[in-house]
Amino acid sequence: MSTLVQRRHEIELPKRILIGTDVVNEVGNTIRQLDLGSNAIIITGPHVYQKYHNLLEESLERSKIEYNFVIVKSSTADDAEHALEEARAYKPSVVIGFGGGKSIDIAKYVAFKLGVEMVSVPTAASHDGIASPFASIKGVNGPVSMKVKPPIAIIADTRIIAEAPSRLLRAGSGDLIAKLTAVRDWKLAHKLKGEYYGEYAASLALLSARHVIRYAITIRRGGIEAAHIVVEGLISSGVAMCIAGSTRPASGSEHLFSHALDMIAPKPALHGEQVAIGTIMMMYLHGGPWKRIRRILRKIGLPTTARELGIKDEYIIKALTIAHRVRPERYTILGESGLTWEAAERIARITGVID
Ligand SMILES: NC(=O)C1=CN([C@@H]2O[C@H](COP(=O)(O)OP(=O)(O)OC[C@H]3O[C@@H](n4cnc5c(N)ncnc54)[C@H](OP(=O)(O)O)[C@@H]3O)[C@@H](O)[C@H]2O)C=CC1
Ligand SMILES: O=C(CO)COP(=O)(O)O
Ligand SMILES: [Zn+2]
Repeated sequence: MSTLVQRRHEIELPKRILIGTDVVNEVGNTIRQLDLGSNAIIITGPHVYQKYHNLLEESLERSKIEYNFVIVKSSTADDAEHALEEARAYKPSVVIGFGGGKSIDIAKYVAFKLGVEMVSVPTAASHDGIASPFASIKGVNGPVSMKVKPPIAIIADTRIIAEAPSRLLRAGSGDLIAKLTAVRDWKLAHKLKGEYYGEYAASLALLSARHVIRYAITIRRGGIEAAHIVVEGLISSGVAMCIAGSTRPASGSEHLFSHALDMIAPKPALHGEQVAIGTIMMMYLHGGPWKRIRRILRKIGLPTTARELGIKDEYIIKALTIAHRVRPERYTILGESGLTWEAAERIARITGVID
């Protein structure tokens, strides 16, 4: 596959990555070693704050770093602005994202706006924003993947991640399996629209999907080893986004479907669960091995039906029909005019997503 290489291509990557049990204790000295100042803002969510704020506080206090928490409940544009204003008042020298994808996205956004570095401390292996240079902020017309900076450091404590609800780790595997259709969509956009396609970034994203497929049984069992495996895959996919300079290797039609569900379903499921189900249906459209994808998701313990996802059939069909409009500039297998209601219903039925 040829690539268009004439554009200027700048790649920024994280500087330090620590993965292991109890590495949360090293947040303070990492900030010191990287010379990131002594005044931190920690962006986190209410559950994570309650469970783990002590651990982070102890690490920062040991390194004599002052800190303040900003608690966020979602990653909408409004929440991002509020967090930014709250953070700005403390004049931080560094921003720490401590939690799931939502907290890390807002932390990246706040750090970028304030012109300081961001340290990513994931408490769940549920998404591949852990290392990516993008902040996914939800606007009224759907999510916007804002190009920001990659985290300067990633500190992934596998003991915390293994203790998180098992659903989150499985969702992270779902976000990686989604690369199987994301890369197909990217290739298609290259062929039909002449879009830049980066073979290396695509291969790296696919490698992260193959990595979790290989360890499906271990991931289903959970525990520290499983957390380590999924975190490495998520970081690798984040690096693929750094190399591509876009979320293209990581996000295709299956993500558009999930974003559409987030916009219309009263109670959406986890990002990784939704994109995984999207991968089954989009793989069917691509004429690829969708039954194999479904088998792998079951093996990992991920939902493969609307019922298991906790979402009514009609929202699945509706999301399929509007997905192509979520990010119209992103060409995928859904094409420019998308799916009719009848076609969407048929695809969801054939793939067993709805009865
Ligand atoms: N920027 C990027 O490149 C990417 C961004 N994303 C974005 O990430 C988001 C999805 O992230 P996801 O993590 O699934 O969702 P959330 O950040 O909403 O986290 C899901 C839930 O898990 C909780 N949680 C996290 N860690 C723990 C823990 N250790 N113990 C108990 N509960 C925990 C959170 O608690 P709390 O309420 O405390 O937060 C929250 O309630 C989406 O918005 C998606 O768009 C996804 C992929 C890439
Ligand atoms: O979820 C992502 C990659 O896994 C980010 O992609 P989006 O560009 O679709 O927000
Ligand atoms: Zn994703």
